Amino acid sequence: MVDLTKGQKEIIQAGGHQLVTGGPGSGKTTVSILKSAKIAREGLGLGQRILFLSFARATVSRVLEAIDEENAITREEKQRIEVDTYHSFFWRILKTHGYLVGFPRRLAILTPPNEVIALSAVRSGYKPASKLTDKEKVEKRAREGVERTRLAIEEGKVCFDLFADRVAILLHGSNRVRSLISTTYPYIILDEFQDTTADQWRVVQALGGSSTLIALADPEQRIFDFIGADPERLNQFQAAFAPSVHDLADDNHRSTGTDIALFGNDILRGKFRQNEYRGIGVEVFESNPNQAYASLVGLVLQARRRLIEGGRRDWSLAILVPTKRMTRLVSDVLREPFGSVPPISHTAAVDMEGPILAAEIVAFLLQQGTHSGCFDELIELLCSYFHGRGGASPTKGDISEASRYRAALAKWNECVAAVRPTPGNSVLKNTFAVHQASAALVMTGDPDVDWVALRAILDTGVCSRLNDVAREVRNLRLLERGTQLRQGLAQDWRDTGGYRNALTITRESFVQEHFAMARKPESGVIVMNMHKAKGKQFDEVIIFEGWPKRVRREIVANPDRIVTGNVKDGPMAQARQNFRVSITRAKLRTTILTPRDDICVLLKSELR
Ligand SMILES: Nc1ncnc2c1ncn2[C@@H]1O[C@H](COP(=O)(O)OP(=O)(O)OP(=O)(O)O)[C@@H](O)[C@H]1O
Repeated sequence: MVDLTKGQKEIIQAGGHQLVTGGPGSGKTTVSILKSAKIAREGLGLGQRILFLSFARATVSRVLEAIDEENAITREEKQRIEVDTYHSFFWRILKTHGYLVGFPRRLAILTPPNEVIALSAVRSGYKPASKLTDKEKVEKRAREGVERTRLAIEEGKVCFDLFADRVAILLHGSNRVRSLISTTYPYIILDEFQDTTADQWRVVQALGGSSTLIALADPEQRIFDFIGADPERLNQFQAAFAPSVHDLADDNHRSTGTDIALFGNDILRGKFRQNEYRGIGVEVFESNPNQAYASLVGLVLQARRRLIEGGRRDWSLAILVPTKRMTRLVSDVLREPFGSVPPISHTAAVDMEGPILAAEIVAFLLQQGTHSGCFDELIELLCSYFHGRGGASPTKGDISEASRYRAALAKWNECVAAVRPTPGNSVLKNTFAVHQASAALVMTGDPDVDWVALRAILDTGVCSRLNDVAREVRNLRLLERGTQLRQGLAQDWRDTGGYRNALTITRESFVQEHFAMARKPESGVIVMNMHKAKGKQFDEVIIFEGWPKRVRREIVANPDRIVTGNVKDGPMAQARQNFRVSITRAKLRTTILTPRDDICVLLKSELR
């Protein structure tokens, strides 16, 4: 067991609502776990549990692991601590009590990929978000809201966006449900409280009526302003619940023996107190793709060697980049051999819409259906993929691609019905050829082998859209040992002698996956957007940003930078907070890679 600091001990002793603040790695999570164990020992009645609410599944895994490793907590105590995401907790409430807010009795989750498909008709009527006026933005949001509500109330399909709002309405309106929850969970711990949205805050207000709340927060790690976090939240919590306030301040247990936390604070304040910081490296690269990626790959290999040689079990190395686009670019680079370097095995935290919809296509083809209308179904899935893969902002190109495919299918079917040859110049010609090839594949009954074989047909086939699908689907780690999908497909083979229900099984397994808790925290090399790193910790972190494009020495574009356009603009508080969160995820070392000819403005020595 760790030796708790004086501040941590006080938190364990205090009663009533609490607000625990402190910088990255100051031990907020740890102390809340130990406090939970104490409550489990002393303060709970029969059947009661402590609820620990977090934003992301990855944080949940980290907390579960921390609980698991805590020798000072007995097994019975551990069982009394329930760690969950806001999403999954809200869903449990809606499933049981959703009828109180007008939902039908049978509810299903509208997963993000299907939500974007459902909303694409509304969204396609608008220009890209950056070109909308404020009035248009409000109108678009309102129309999306109406459609979401309609889907929930009429079809029982509830998307995540509605969860918090409806649970808030439900809890404020029903004494009975509120007291049911508080009886089960007399203590609720709210992780990363600084990022609570307005709707989540309304839920918390209702729960705090009879449950004791312990909010953990670092106001300077607030990075979700763009989706509704509010700098006032901590004050609102104090005003509403008069909690005892405990500040663990700048204690740093994550990266002890380094200056990583200190450097993070200096980035925040814009003043460097030292010339060198232990555990921090700043490296520069030349502004062209070849040399930039060569520098990155070189650093990744060095870090990986350090970690392996350090003998760490389950070591982790995160490559954090400023944008989603760059997550993909870096992942593509690592996946291909780079010069004499073999591919670097890694996971990439890319947005899941595209890969999931791509997986649906692979699953559908695994079914090897031969019924009439089978090709139509494939094209419909492909159109869904076009509509959905761009997430909340489908591109015009993708939407018109879908219309083109649908129009081509109508022509195609006319010919088939009239027993005429199908048009030789149809966009569907190549898709049809690959469909035929996939139907001819001889399956083995081993889901891994068959999935990979089918993906290879798409990958090497003549249809460029299906080549794309094959590439996307690689971003999923679906068929790992013991996953629900793998088991489901194996069972299907046993039951039907084929994969007759592969599409349904795949869809269901995504919903399950979304709520699965038993996942290990990430290990190995992980590529992710800086925003996604919140609440996580890794052995080493490499932060890699984009570089300027120049024409005759003048910068004409400057994408994927830590600070947008790498332009100094006022105090840049949000950019500093984001950067600090990424820097302080490392236990041992953080290396920042920035272009030589346009160093990140937050690193400029003129700030000193
Ligand atoms: N008193 C302590 N002594 C030694 N190690 C500690 C102590 N408290 C926490 N730790 C360790 O320090 C690391 C960071 O702690 P923890 O995750 O609780 O910090 P946190 O404040 O929740 O961080 P963040 O806000 O960045 O997520 C963990 O590995 C934890 O085991």
